Amino acid sequence: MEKKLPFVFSKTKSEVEDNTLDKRERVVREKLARFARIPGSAIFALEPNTSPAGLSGEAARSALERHGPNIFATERAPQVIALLLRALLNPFNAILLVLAIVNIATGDKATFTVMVVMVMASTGLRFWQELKSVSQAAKLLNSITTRVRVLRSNEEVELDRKEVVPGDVVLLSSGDVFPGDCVLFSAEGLTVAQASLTGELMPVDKTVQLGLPPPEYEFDIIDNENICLASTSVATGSGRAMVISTGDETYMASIAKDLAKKRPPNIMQVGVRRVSYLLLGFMAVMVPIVFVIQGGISKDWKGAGFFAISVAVGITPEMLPMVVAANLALSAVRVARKKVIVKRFDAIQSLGAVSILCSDKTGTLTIDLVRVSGSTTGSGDPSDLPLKLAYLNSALQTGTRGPIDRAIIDFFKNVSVKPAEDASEVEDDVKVEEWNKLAEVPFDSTRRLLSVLVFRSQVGIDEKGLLITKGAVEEVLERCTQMYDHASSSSSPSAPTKLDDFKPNKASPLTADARQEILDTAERLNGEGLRLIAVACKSSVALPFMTLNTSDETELVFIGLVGFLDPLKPDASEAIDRLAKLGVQVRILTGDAPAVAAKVARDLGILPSKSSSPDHLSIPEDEKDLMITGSQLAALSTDQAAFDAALERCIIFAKVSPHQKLQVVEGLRSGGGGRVVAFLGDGVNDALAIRAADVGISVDSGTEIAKEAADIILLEKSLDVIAHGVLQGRQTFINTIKYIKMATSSNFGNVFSVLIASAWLPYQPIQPLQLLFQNLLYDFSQATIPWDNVDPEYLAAPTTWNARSIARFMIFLGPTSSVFDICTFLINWYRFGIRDQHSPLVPLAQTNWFLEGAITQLFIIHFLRTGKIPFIQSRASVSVVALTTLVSCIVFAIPYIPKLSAALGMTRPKPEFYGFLAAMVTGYAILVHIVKVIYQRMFKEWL
Ligand SMILES: Nc1ncnc2c1ncn2[C@@H]1O[C@H](COP(=O)(O)OP(=O)(O)OP(=O)(O)O)[C@@H](O)[C@H]1O
Ligand SMILES: [Mg+2]
Repeated sequence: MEKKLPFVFSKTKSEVEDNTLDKRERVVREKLARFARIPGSAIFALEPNTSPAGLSGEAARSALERHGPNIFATERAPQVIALLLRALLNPFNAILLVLAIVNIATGDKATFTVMVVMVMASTGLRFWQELKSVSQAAKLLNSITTRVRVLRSNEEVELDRKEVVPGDVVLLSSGDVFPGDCVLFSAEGLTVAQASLTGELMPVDKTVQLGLPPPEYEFDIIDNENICLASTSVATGSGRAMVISTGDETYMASIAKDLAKKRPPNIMQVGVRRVSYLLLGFMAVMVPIVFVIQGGISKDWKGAGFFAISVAVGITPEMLPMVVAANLALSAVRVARKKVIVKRFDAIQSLGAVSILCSDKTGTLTIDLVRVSGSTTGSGDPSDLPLKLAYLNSALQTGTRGPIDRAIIDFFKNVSVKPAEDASEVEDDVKVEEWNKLAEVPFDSTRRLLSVLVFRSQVGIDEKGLLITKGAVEEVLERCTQMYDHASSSSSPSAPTKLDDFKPNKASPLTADARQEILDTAERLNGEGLRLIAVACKSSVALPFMTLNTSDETELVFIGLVGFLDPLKPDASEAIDRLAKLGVQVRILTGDAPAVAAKVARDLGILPSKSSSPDHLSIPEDEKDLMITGSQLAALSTDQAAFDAALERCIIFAKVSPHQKLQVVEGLRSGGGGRVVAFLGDGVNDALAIRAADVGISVDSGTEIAKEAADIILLEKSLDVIAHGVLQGRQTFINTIKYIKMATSSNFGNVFSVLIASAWLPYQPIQPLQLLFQNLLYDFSQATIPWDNVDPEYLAAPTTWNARSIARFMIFLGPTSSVFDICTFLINWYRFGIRDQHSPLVPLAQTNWFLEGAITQLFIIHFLRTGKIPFIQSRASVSVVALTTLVSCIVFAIPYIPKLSAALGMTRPKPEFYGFLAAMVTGYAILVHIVKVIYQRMFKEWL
């Protein structure tokens, strides 16, 4: 493709490029460009020890030593030192360190020490949590393997991607992911999907470079003929390629940073960001007010500055990143027990928010074992001819072996091991080794056809070739003009037809009536739950000059139908029931015929079952409303409103193309405001939709491309584990929200109290250091929230982020705690008579508020974590109870630890204060409960 003007690539341009391109990326480009400029046959001359027969074991071993395992930077667990830095470098620590330095500069060693210890403690906690979650993540990710077919010493072996080295020859068929940057030396109908790198959905053609390119040829890394990049995948066709580079030497690794940026943020990230903005907004308003009031009253502007800064720190939930990460890691480990691997940790929370689960049919709703059930003529009479021809087609094609091809081949294998009479007949008859494949047009899910052009050497059916096409019934029928005359080729149509007797030109024109009869037969068999393919032929096809292509699939002779049993998974209907109870609707998006999809949906309880029409001859009217086919959907594409309405209404989407699966997922996502959609699929044709969904799910046995696109991989195919994952996702989500609501509301309450105190009290109500310390203790006490129990009612429906709900909670519950802060101020003022900036009792006032604030905050964790009565109706997990108790003990002990209490500027409280404290905590419990009841009445929610 010549897109560039010849005079543009002068020296100046490459200089500009040199400066703008990352150096690593440039090296990668140059290396690939060398291979792009030479014919496919010459590539092996460029690398030592390589040949079209693949590397020898020895050469592969030494290459592995030299280049290391084929792992991309994005998958490598971050190093311990990077994690430590990440834990250390955050605004909370930065502020503390700045304050510490100011303190040591003014000679306050004690405060300095306390601050440094606080930095170390919070960094240590974060680091430990992250280290744990990261190493768990790495372990889980390692359990997913990407299989690659490679030639080693001319023998085909299946390797894990990590073992592939430069120089390896990879064998490609549709669905395969390129394990590294590769150069093609053989290709047939090869198209490559590059969406993982470029976002471009349409696959591009790739071929082998035959001659030398023109001298002005300029290499374009994305847009070229013969270079295929790591992480892109084969959409259709087959081929062979030599690996040029692997791991961090690939193009993908060189642009990994940009790729990470490209990915749109998911609801989880958006939610955390919104909460952060909300808090920043509060901070921007509160902090200047506190500063001005404090400074104005005390005239101590430096003290007011410190104080305002500590208030700012107080209002940020600095443990949020850690709690989110720990929550996610924990849930990933929990679902892994059910053999669910979460590739992107935050996908598990999104899973909790899913309200629509789109699924393809075969292998996900049905068991992964499609079996041949029979073979008939167009009118439904048994005949094994269609099956025999389908077998030749399946056995000789070189693309991916999908379930249909596997079923056909297995059928013949199984028949030939069992010594039945018909078996020997079949074995005698279809001798695949006597047939040569001349060319093929690979299967693709939009065309829904697969053709091979074959030739039999000994007994000639024809000196030229026989084109055998198999595919979806309507698609095959559209291309047929004639119909095979079964009756004339043997005495009875049900008797086995010898392939030798098969004369493709014994055919009569395909009349409109005959066509209708075939469609009726197909619909009847579909209604019985059989998957169908149709088989057709064309004789005397000359081997085309270049390759066979889709325009050769015309004027075919219709032969018959092959039916397949595709039984439902035994647990599928229960799992769908369970999902429905959780508020998750399952919809089917399949390339298969509507009648089969309807039957499956009925049996699974997705559609109401129609016992009134036992023969299932046609789809009842009321079901038609819930179903749509790909062509009907395409007809609506000009009318957006009707299209959207169809998406909302329909539960079954039949005969949809891969691109339509994507369209449906995108449409469902954008409709119904913030709805979260998951897609479950395993095929090449599902990859686009998997990538586009909020949560893409695939299965370990699925095609590599589908696994690559997915966020979650099921090691065991079962819908039930998805239901389990949904629950787990919700639990994680509720615990995160719990933390955020607790942290924001109590911080807000604190700031609110500080504002009142500033306007009233002539002294600082609490010292900056005390406020920070209190904040740190509170954060510690919440570290086990990810392990907390969740009341079952919060798990019943999809849950999603709502910044408004968080703001409302904070505004209602924050000031509630301020009531008792004010009580403490009153006690200090009236009971202990502390009314003056220079009173020696100011530290006592501050200690009192420190104690009251810390204890009520700890206590309130138990009240806020549930909408019910704590301890009685809903109990926190042991870890939460233990930690809050422990931190309470620490709080009470602080005034009695001489060094610490001096460093924090505290004194021992008067014994009678404990009496006041007990009364306040009791009062607080009652008040919060009342607020809780009112709040839940008003807003119909709690967490
Ligand atoms: N290997 C094949 N050869 C010929 N025709 C095929 C082949 N595989 C599938 N088909 C036809 O194409 C149709 C669509 O199949 P495809 O695999 O694209 O759909 P799908 O959405 O993955 O289906 P499912 O929901 O059952 O998994 C099938 O119903 C069948 O008629
Ligand atoms: Mg499929």
